Amino acid sequence: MHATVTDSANSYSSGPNTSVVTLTHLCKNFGSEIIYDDFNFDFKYGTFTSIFGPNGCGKSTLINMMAGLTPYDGGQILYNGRDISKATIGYVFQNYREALFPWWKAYENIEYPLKIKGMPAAERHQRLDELIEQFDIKFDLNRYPYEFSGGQQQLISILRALAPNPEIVFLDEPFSALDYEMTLFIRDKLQLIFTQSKIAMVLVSHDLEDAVFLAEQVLMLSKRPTRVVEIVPVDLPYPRNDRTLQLPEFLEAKRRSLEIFQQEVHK
Ligand SMILES: Nc1ncnc2c1ncn2[C@@H]1O[C@H](COP(=O)(O)OP(=O)(O)OP(=O)(O)O)[C@@H](O)[C@H]1O
Repeated sequence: MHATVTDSANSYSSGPNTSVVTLTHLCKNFGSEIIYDDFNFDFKYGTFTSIFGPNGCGKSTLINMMAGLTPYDGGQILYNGRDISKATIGYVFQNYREALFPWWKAYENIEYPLKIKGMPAAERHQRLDELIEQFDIKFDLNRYPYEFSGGQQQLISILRALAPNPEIVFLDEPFSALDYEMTLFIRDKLQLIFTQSKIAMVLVSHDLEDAVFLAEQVLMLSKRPTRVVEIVPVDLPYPRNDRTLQLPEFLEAKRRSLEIFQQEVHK
């Protein structure tokens, strides 16, 4: 799908081979610790990428720099040639309990990014209705976060990330605070969201099975200073299900990712 999007700031075109985020000569240190030194990568529109690598290699730091949450020390991050201030991004945090505003009802949380953009109430409600229909939300959003299950709360934070029609959504360990049943529920919803909206998604997960199951490519990172060791393709159609876990393409992508991971960890 090719589209030209016009927002208030400028316009850009999106297509399967267009870069949504380009990282060039990126450098990041924490004190004397070099995390990234001349890191380069291109994330394309409509692609689901998982990031996997050794503990502490800088996976969260990478998406936080892309999302503008963590400053970087050198290089450049551009959104389709534009500065981040001109881009629309979504971010789903690991800990949904801390990420949602507890004093606001679920629908108010979801509408929040639209409210800070200055969107009138009638349009916000219309966008909310669209999201409810698109993702087949069966529960009543006119309740407070604590009244929902963990999986439902994480889904609410995903809907909040999607509300402003982002070009890219970053997901930092979205399953780690969920039990297995809720993880499966959110995994299915993420696939639905990805296939319906075809925006770029970037997932950081410690679980290799989740990382491979959801992604079209796994970005395998090295130990620090961190570089891309390999991009492992996961050439399988969506929606993926239990049977996917037994397919040769899935098993091969998982095997190769694990092999690279072990090589890196034991270096
Ligand atoms: N705000 C910070 N101040 C100082 N050091 C930091 C900060 N944030 C991260 N670090 C350090 O930078 C390195 C990379 O951290 P980061 O959380 O990005 O790695 P990660 O690959 O996501 O880690 P993990 O696999 O453990 O989740 C770690 O050594 C971490 O301790």
